[in-house]
Amino acid sequence: MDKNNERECNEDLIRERRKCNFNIEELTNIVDGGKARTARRREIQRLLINDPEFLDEIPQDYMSHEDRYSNELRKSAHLMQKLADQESGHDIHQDIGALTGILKDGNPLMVHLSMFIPAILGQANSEQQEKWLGRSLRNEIIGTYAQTELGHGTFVRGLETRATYDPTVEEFVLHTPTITATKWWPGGLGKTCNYCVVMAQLYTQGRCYGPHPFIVQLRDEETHRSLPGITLGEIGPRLGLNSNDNGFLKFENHRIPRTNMLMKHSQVLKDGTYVKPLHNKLSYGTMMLVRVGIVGACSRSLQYAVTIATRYSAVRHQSEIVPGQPEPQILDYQTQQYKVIPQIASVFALIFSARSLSKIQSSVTAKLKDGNTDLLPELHSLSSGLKALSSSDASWGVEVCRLACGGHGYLASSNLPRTYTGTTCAITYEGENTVLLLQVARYLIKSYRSIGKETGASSVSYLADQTSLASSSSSFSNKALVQAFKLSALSLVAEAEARLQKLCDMGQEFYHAWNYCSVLLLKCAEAHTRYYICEKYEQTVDSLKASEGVKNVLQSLCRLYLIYHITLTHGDFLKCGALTPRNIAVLEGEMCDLLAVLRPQAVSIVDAFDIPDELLGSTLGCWDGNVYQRLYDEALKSPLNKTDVPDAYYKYLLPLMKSSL
Ligand SMILES: CCCCC/C=C\C/C=C\C/C=C\C=C\C(=O)SCCNC(=O)CCNC(=O)[C@H](O)C(C)(C)COP(=O)(O)OP(=O)(O)OC[C@H]1O[C@@H](n2cnc3c(N)ncnc32)[C@H](O)[C@@H]1OP(=O)(O)O
Ligand SMILES: Cc1cc2nc3c(=O)[nH]c(=O)nc-3n(C[C@H](O)[C@H](O)[C@H](O)COP(=O)(O)OP(=O)(O)OC[C@H]3O[C@@H](n4cnc5c(N)ncnc54)[C@H](O)[C@@H]3O)c2cc1C
Repeated sequence: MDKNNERECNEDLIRERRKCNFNIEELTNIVDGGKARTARRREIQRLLINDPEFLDEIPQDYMSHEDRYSNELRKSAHLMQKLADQESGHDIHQDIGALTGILKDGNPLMVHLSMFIPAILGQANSEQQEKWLGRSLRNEIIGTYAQTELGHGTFVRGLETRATYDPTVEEFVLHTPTITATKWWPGGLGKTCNYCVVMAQLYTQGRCYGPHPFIVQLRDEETHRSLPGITLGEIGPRLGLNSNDNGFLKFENHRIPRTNMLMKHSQVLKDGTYVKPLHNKLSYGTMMLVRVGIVGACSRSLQYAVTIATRYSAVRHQSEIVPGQPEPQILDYQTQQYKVIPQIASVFALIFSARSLSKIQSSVTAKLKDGNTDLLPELHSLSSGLKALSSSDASWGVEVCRLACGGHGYLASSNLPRTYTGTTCAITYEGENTVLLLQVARYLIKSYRSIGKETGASSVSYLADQTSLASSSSSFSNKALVQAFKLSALSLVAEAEARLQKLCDMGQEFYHAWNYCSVLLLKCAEAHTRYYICEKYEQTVDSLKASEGVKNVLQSLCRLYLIYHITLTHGDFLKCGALTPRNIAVLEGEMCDLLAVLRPQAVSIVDAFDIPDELLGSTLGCWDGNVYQRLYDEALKSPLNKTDVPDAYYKYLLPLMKSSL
């Protein structure tokens, strides 16, 4: 689509774009993380969207279960080949964002890229990397990450799959002792992968040392048949991601060499001696890495959904504001603005938090190389909290965008249903959100109780700032609002700690008291993580070197985000005295003013997300706004429209209609 050719564009969108008061390209660069990143993303996307191999012969929704898998595997394989053919020197994980939308509904090679290769990088020693990394990067072997079992996903310590060391032949015996020990869920496991990283309970010299990672060949490299002692299959249709072959796996005393235990952090020596790691949760490193990646992935899902909803809201006319006047664009309704524009603000919140988290991850990884694990708990807490909030915010945001599109948003061709099912899964995988938030709460309570001891963990240093508990601010600057979030988080942590202590003082065991307080603990974790996001948002926008137009837009979005979240949880702000009822009322009024300020810029801001139509894949969100013709054309693709009278009529309806004659 030629974006300079206004003749092909919907009139409303032309008018919206003329209102733009900032430099769109500059904002695009901020979204991408710099000019060079924008250029790289566009280069990749051009390469993909001009390639006919990525086209589907018929829309996926009309394909059989097998055809969907096969079609997506065809495209995934082609994509991997294409990326491999690219000039070297690019980190493929940096490019993952550019690929959003090219593969639809879960691709069978995703976990190979996002977990199997990272597991080898993070868990294998240099000899093992020598053996498997190159082969997996060249796609000579395809792997997945098999941790979850039928009986246990969350509670990793409860996994039942066993890896028992046999020193006589220097092998591990992998075994699935019960039905509940069956590995269940791993992406690509059913039919695609021939290798996997398996998390299994390590037994050596008669002792269990807990879950450890092992690399296991699953299928013959020539015939692709499952190896003896291994049972593999696919687990069946899911809410979404149905082009993937999420699988199951059972071992029947299957033997692998000792050297297949991934030994970067802990080892089993030839005689069976166990050498423990520097930190006993280093084997959970792959999960932590992916949790960091999920924050960015969630921001991209939301960019897709809100681009669709905003453009559609500008094109769609319905009802009336002024009696008797022409039907307005639905974006003119304040309630519609309240649905859509906070989601735009949320995109930037997630982008800036993802970047901040990624920096922390790099510095923790660098320290780990020197054997320093001090900041691992901090990274675990931040990555858990941000994974949880980003996935739940983005899922809710996508759903709100679907609702904002009325009936048409429910159509598959809007691409909102698939965007939703492809986002909400992130609430569950890689650590169910409630469980991860309780991990954050555990860290908060522990940090609160060790106030005064220097830990170097900056995300919780505010817990020591007891003086701020008594002070409410009369200023309403963005910084002051961020302080209010801090106060709210601190006061919730203080309240939860006091409640826990009281229960313990009354004679309850700590773990019972913990469970009894866990709804409040969840709130603490959410408030703490929200404070982190708000602080990063405010700091990033404040320190940004940008033109006045872009800075103004981001300042308004940031302020909207802060006020929106205060209004959603205003009880917490009132309870701790951070804000008064009057303050809240004023802020609610200001939120509506901000919606009005941002409304004329909304289409241009989502244009700055720069998502090509071919990747957006939406009848409602296309750049030219030609919504109704596209809806009609898509409907014509329904196989039911091939004939005027379907066979089912003769088989079922006709007999029914004639039965009473
Ligand atoms: C690279 C690009 C990425 C792009 C991403 C885009 C899309 C996503 C791609 C793929 C997704 C598709 C597939 C999904 C795959 C999966 O889902 S894989 C399976 C994931 N499973 C989980 O996440 C399981 C969740 N459970 C856990 O992680 C643990 O069981 C849990 C942390 C909840 C508890 O562990 P446990 O061993 O029981 O610990 P305790 O609760 O007893 O705590 C003991 C102490 O250990 C600390 N701790 C726990 N984990 C860590 C860690 N990772 N690092 C550091 N420390 C950790 C914990 O805080 C306790 O500390 P204290 O004793 O309080 O000091
Ligand atoms: C699309 C998708 C892809 C996946 N891909 C993979 C993969 O590639 N590899 C892999 O190994 N796994 C994969 N998984 C599995 C995923 O990691 C697990 O489903 C997830 O970790 C949740 O575990 P669970 O299913 O056991 O849920 P459960 O833990 O059984 O959760 C059920 C409920 O119990 C609650 N609950 C559980 N424990 C606690 C607790 N301690 N405190 C309070 N509440 C609790 C939860 O909050 C939730 O409400 C995938 C899952 C999905 C949906």
